[in-house]
Amino acid sequence: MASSILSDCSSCATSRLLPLRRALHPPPPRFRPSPAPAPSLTRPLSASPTPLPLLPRARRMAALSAAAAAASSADPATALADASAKIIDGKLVAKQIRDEVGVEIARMKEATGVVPGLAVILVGSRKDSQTYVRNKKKACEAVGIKSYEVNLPEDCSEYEVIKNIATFNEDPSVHGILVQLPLPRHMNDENILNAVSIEKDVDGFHPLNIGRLAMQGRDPFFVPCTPKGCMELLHRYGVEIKGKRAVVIGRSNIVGMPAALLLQKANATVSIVHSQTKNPEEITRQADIIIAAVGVANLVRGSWIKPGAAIIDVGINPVDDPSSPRGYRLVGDVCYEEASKVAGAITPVPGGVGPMTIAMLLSNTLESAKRIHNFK
Ligand SMILES: NC(=O)C1=CN([C@@H]2O[C@H](COP(=O)(O)OP(=O)(O)OC[C@H]3O[C@@H](n4cnc5c(N)ncnc54)[C@H](OP(=O)(O)O)[C@@H]3O)[C@@H](O)[C@H]2O)C=CC1
Ligand SMILES: Nc1nc(=O)c2c([nH]1)NC[C@@H]1CN(c3ccc(C(=O)N[C@@H](CCC(=O)O)C(=O)O)cc3)C=[N+]21
Repeated sequence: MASSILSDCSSCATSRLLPLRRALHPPPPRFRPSPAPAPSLTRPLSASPTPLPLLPRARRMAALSAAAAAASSADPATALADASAKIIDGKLVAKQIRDEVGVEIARMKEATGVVPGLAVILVGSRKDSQTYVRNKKKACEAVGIKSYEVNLPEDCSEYEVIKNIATFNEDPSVHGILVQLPLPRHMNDENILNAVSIEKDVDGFHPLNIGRLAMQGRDPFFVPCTPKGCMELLHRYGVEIKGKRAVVIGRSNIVGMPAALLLQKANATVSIVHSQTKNPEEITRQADIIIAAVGVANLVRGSWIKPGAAIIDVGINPVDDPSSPRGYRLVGDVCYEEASKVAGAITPVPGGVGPMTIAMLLSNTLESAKRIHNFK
């Protein structure tokens, strides 16, 4: 049974990882009272330099109750709600955000005739990348974003990719450009990401966007989707950040590093744990907020967690599971079974950060179209 496998964090860790990716106890406390007992739609996407305008309250509430009703019937995250930690339901919040984005797109289209456009460039034929791209396309269609897709062969040249980026940079119907990562080994990521116009860099991976994120008093055009989604979950669940200790595990350009910068911008005191860190467990145990973005299944055990801490688990790790229809299932970087007994709040995998990444991509694409067309 899946749940009995789920409870064994030590055995389902690295030894049974599938090669889908590149490489790859304290007493249970109660979460401190939060100002927002349920995901709240009362505040804008604060991590964004130009926040997504909120819907009128009545429409927001209607969207929220529809999403809650849909989620409560079938969502596995909801079924796990009897664990002591509060479940941070990324699937539910992502649905709310997609609804908000959809309403805004309809308003923009009616007023200006413009619909936002997102171009996705996929190089090669990795199954996981193809799935992500397909899911992004579906999500775009559902909210009214026009999607453009280019598929290039694994052995194409860097020049070929850059040429396609240049075409989309010039195309006025395209407001966002995303180059699916990872790229084939023979390509230089930096050259390719540098070619995306920063005004259309909805992934937020251009060095100028990251640089602006790192600097005091500057704002990037776009905040990278996954870290932005993590912050949005903390905000919408009323997790206090200012003055708190945060630990980010992982320092990649696309997740760990920008997540640490965003937490620091929100006035947390931030430490970064990476593969060379000594005593990661001891450092992590000091954190009120943990963002884990490592790519090692179940690395963070219950003993790493300060009672009551809020945990955002970014990791998406396939582990062998013959009982699942796909032959594998996804687990996070945090041992959910153990962590949910110690933490105050935690995101599940799946159903946590993953859906938020896609929702933030849609939100960034809308934001871009609004900025380019000066639509408020
Ligand atoms: N939910 C979502 O939407 C997304 C999920 N992901 C998932 O998040 C995870 C991380 O992705 P990404 O940032 O791209 O991964 P990378 O492989 O680029 O980075 C991993 C980071 O983790 C660090 N690390 C590796 N092993 C350890 C260890 N044992 N202890 C401490 N730190 C360690 C590395 O340290 P060092 O720098 O020293 O090498 C590196 O900084 C993956 O599971 C990925 O699938 C990624 C993007 C989006
Ligand atoms: N240019 C670029 N931008 C990215 O944002 C980017 C990328 N490249 N390369 C790969 C990573 C990974 N990533 C995910 C997005 C959604 C889920 C997601 O929706 N996951 C579901 C599970 C999906 C399933 O069941 O397979 C969940 O966690 O609930 C996961 C991972 C974006 N990435």
